[in-house]
Amino acid sequence: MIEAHNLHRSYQIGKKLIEVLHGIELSIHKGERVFLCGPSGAGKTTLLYTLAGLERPQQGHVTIAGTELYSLNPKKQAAFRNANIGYIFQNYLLLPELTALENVMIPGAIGGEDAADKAMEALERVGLSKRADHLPAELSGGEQQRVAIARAVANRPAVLFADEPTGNLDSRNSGEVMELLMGLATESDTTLVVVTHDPSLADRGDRKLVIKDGSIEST
Ligand SMILES: Nc1ncnc2c1ncn2[C@@H]1O[C@H](COP(=O)(O)OP(=O)(O)OP(=O)(O)O)[C@@H](O)[C@H]1O
Repeated sequence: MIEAHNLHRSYQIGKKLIEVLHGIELSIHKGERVFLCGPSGAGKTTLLYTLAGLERPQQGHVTIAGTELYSLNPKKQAAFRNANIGYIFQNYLLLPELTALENVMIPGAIGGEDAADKAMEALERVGLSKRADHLPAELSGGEQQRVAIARAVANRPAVLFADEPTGNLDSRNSGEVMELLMGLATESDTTLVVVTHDPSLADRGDRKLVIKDGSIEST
């Protein structure tokens, strides 16, 4: 489902070029639930963003469901991401002036069909249909992340990428959110790639990749 070949990503800081990813090779099959872990600064988020179509590598290719992401023009790439990929971030990234339902409707509204029905169904899947009219500020952190998960799954994407999805949550909420995410992925055979620094969460996946100094050190 996801193929990455020879990924190189570096950042220019002043006069210095810092190479963060050193030629990553990776293959993730459909429905696989993969955790990326490793020390701070190892390149986990950079790898996730590069695999997810959010950060173009200087070298290499990423193919998702047979489509080479970075060969698409920006408009086609955005449409491909909206239809095929869901994103979950540590800080939820909900729009504060929109209700839970309206936030979840965004990907469907961009796709142009049945946004409200799909959004309500997604809120039901995360157990929050009763909170549909609440603003993010009226929800707990765990609930906000569940709304963000509903938004990510509303279009039934083939792939979900999550960057430290439990990073702002206490251990009880972390466990619940991770269970929910894994359950949703399993239920619809969605490929799941999650960055976490929490080893107890990372062990719950099908595969754990340890990233160190921009390379995959072990699996
Ligand atoms: N936009 C950027 N500009 C410059 N350097 C960056 C940028 N993004 C990341 N880096 C650098 O790349 C390296 C890897 O960062 P990355 O966020 O991928 O690590 P990480 O493993 O996710 O770390 P953490 O667990 O602390 O979030 C770091 O040294 C970081 O400073």
